[in-house]
Amino acid sequence: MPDTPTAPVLLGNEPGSFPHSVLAERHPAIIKQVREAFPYAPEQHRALDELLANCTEGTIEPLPADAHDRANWDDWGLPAHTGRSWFDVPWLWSESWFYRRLLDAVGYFGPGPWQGIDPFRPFKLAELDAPETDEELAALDDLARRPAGEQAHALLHGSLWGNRADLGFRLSAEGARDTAAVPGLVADDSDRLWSLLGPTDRGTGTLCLVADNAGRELVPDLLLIAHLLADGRIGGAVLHVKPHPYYVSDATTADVVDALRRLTGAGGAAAAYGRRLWSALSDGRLTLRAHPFSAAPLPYAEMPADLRAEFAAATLTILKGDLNYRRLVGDRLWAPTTPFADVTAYFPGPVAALRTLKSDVITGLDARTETALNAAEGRRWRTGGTHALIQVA
Ligand SMILES: O=P(O)(O)OC[C@@]1(O)O[C@H](CO)[C@@H](O)[C@@H]1O
Repeated sequence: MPDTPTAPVLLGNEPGSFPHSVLAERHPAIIKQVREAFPYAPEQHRALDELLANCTEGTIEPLPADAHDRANWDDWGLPAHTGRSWFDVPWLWSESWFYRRLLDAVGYFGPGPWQGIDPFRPFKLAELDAPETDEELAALDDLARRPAGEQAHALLHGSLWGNRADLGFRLSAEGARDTAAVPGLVADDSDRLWSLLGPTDRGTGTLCLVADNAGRELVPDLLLIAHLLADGRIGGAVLHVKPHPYYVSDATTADVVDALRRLTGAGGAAAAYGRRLWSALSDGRLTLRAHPFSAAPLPYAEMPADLRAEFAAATLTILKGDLNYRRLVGDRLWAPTTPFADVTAYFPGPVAALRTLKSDVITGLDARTETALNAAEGRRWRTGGTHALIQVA
């Protein structure tokens, strides 16, 4: 981005700011929630106590020499951040570090009896089992009778607004939905998105969808993929999930399986979608990827060569959600009118962001939209989860 002036990287050290509240309040609340959700042993409680003290008052500590992911974290900047307060390093980095440390504290990485036990699973399952999910799945019966174009539009918007279903976010934004000013899209490049996906019946390209949350976001993401495959707009899809539990509700392979079972068990059109997705996975038209970089504390500009090659080969990469957006544009406090195309110029292929706005980071707004949002809501539109965007470059 040679002509784009740079912007400050977000840190968590400004009391009263959104990043500060995540480190000072949301992370302790997540520790409490996880602690209460499982009958953890005394050593796990002790490790959670230590994490609570460390993440709020301590400094970043090195990983043990034999940690399974030490090499990755060394590459991702751990040596440079060691000894510094969690509040003084890039916010994006501190947040990822928090989830890495939390999984360690509950024994997720093992060895031991708690190895592989997702500390967020009870919350994810509760959401998948919620009556709202039943309603959303039942609505698919009606949708199946609509013209394909209408179905495509509805499924794209389902996937977009599904991004509100973020369990970590709800911890600190309860009620945001009720107090919202008019919800709406602040940028809408959906025509470009459809044109990149190509005409129906002739698509041979591959869509990469970089998933965000499990449950009520992942279900509509899967429905969108199923629709695009069935409609012949794409020949194949790669669904990128997280290699381990992350940001409370981020989707892992286990969550994909839970979502598919939920669909196939629902009956009606939902079950038909579920069966189609199941066979697409079985015959290779839909592939799952759980790349370590998907849970890295760095912007996508620093992605490794294998991931870069994968995105370069895709017809389109759709990045879902707020965190992926932050990583895509660099987690910087850009002027909101900074062109999206400029800050994503490094991306190796066509890229689309589908995101509800849940952090201060924003690019690609026109000046009138920014002024209107500020006048109506102050800064709340940036973090309240009540607005969304579809941006394509
Ligand atoms: O990526 P998602 O699920 O849409 O949102 C992640 C999120 O809840 O976490 C961060 C704060 O912890 C914010 O960027 C955002 O609000």
